Amino acid sequence: MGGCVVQVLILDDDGRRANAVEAAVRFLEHEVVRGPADGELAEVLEPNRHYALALIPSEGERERRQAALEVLWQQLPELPVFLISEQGQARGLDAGANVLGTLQLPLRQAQFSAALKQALAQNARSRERRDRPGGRAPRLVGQSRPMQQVSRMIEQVADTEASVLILGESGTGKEVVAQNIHYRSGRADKPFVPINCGAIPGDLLESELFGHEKGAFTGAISARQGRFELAKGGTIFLDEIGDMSMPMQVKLLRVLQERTFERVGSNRTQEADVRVIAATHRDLEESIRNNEFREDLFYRLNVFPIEVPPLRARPSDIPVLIEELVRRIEEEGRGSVRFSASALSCLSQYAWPGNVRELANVVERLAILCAYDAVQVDDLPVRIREAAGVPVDPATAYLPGGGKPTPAASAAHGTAGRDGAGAAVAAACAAEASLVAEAAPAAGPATEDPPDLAAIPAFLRAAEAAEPPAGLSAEAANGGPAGDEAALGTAPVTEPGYTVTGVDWDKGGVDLKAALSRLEQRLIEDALEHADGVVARAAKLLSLRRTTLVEKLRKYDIAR
Ligand SMILES: Nc1ncnc2c1ncn2[C@@H]1O[C@H](COP(=O)(O)OP(=O)(O)OP(=O)(O)O)[C@@H](O)[C@H]1O
Repeated sequence: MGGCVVQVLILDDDGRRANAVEAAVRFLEHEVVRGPADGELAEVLEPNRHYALALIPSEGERERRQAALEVLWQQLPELPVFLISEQGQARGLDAGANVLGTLQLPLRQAQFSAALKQALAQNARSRERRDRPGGRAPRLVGQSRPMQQVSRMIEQVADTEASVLILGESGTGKEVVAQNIHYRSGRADKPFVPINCGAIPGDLLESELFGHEKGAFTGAISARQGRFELAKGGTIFLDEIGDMSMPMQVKLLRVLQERTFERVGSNRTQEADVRVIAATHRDLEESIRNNEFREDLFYRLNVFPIEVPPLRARPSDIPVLIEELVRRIEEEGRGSVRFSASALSCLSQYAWPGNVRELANVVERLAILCAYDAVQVDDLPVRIREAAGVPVDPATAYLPGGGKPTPAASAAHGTAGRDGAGAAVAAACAAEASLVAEAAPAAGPATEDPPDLAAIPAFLRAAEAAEPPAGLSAEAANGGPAGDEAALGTAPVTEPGYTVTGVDWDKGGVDLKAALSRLEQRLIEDALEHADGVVARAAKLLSLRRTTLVEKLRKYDIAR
């Protein structure tokens, strides 16, 4: 992580496992603080110490682990937590603490580095929220007429107590607008507490919002504050309000009407001194017609609606947004990148269905592929070049949406990467491949050994290895159907829209469960990639409900 030494909290009562995890963390030259995985943890935590993340086993006695998570939630509510598991994905969802995902043991370098990166980014955001003195808003970039209108509305509504409903497609910047309202209001020195109502299972949402008393339900081993309490005096941001279940809508409406609430399992009424800002990408009026959203709640929230326009309606904002996104990458010490005028012009012609989030993903990727270099048109994802009518050279059209050939494909096609960028491309491809490999549920060695390719269906292999395995052509390694069939001699299963190729049965067969799980994971990653990180679109591509996909993302620890 670029020489940055951080403190990692390892909470585990199993000495052997804790030693192994500690060794892996120390190998990466980070510091370790050990502690118990139960309520005793309260004695160990030092409030002024800056931990980067906590690791806690998902196996073992659930109640003890839950007690440790409760302590973390009470004392360090923003500390990112990863569960560590020896037996595949953690089952069940632990309430409390800031659990970002599960890491498989043995802990591998790429897997841990990815988790640490996620944790550090979250810590930076938390720090930014905390350090913002008396209402310094996060930057809302955009000089287009529609964004000027949004900025005016923010100014008008900020210093009132009115509920605000922010409407707009996914990734347009609704949360940024909500933060701007909060940090320009008289509540700016009190918390801004976001909650994604669509991502939290219905039965947990009530306790997330209003808190619970000890023993209110199985697993509630201690009392806990909800987001309404945490936001006291400040603002609660109810994101994806359109995904809230009808019974929960009734409860929320009551709180908004009476301005009071009770923790689950308590009859002590508390005042809800909280400003409410809600957001949705849904057409709530249509949801009302479909009996999916309560009209009375809609009117209660929709006191002051703000519509954030999609990026395609304001292409003139693209250059300033890119500037802002690069500034963030630089500030987080993740490198830098520049854009040629022709690349900027090309980017401005694309429709950006995933809006600013999609733009941010593209900028992030280019900052790796063209690190400290100037992005040219040829570096842009194929879909963007095509949208601008730029002829696409097949040699630069390999990676889905990436626009850069893998080293293996480069070799196969005799194309050399540009000077300097070749190494960055190789590094990015290797990182991508190792991350995918790390996420595989099969237990593997702690070192960076290549995965056992024979155990993985050929369909999945392209992402597992940057170099084609012995006996497979580059085309086969990159998923070319002819190569697969030639190499494996097994008939592919072909359905309209997809093909799954076979297994080399002579090499000991396949672990069906692991392969299916891997296949599911890979399809989700591909769909997300194709949908530019827009979960709702990826869910549609996979014929899943959005909430189901959100749960699977959490299960497989796939970053959006
Ligand atoms: N005008 C803007 N200025 C600066 N950054 C922006 C702007 N709009 C969006 N972003 C950035 O784009 C990303 C997505 O924005 P945000 O999360 O606010 O979108 P959203 O509309 O709330 O998405 P969703 O509906 O999926 O929750 C964030 O990284 C955000 O900082």
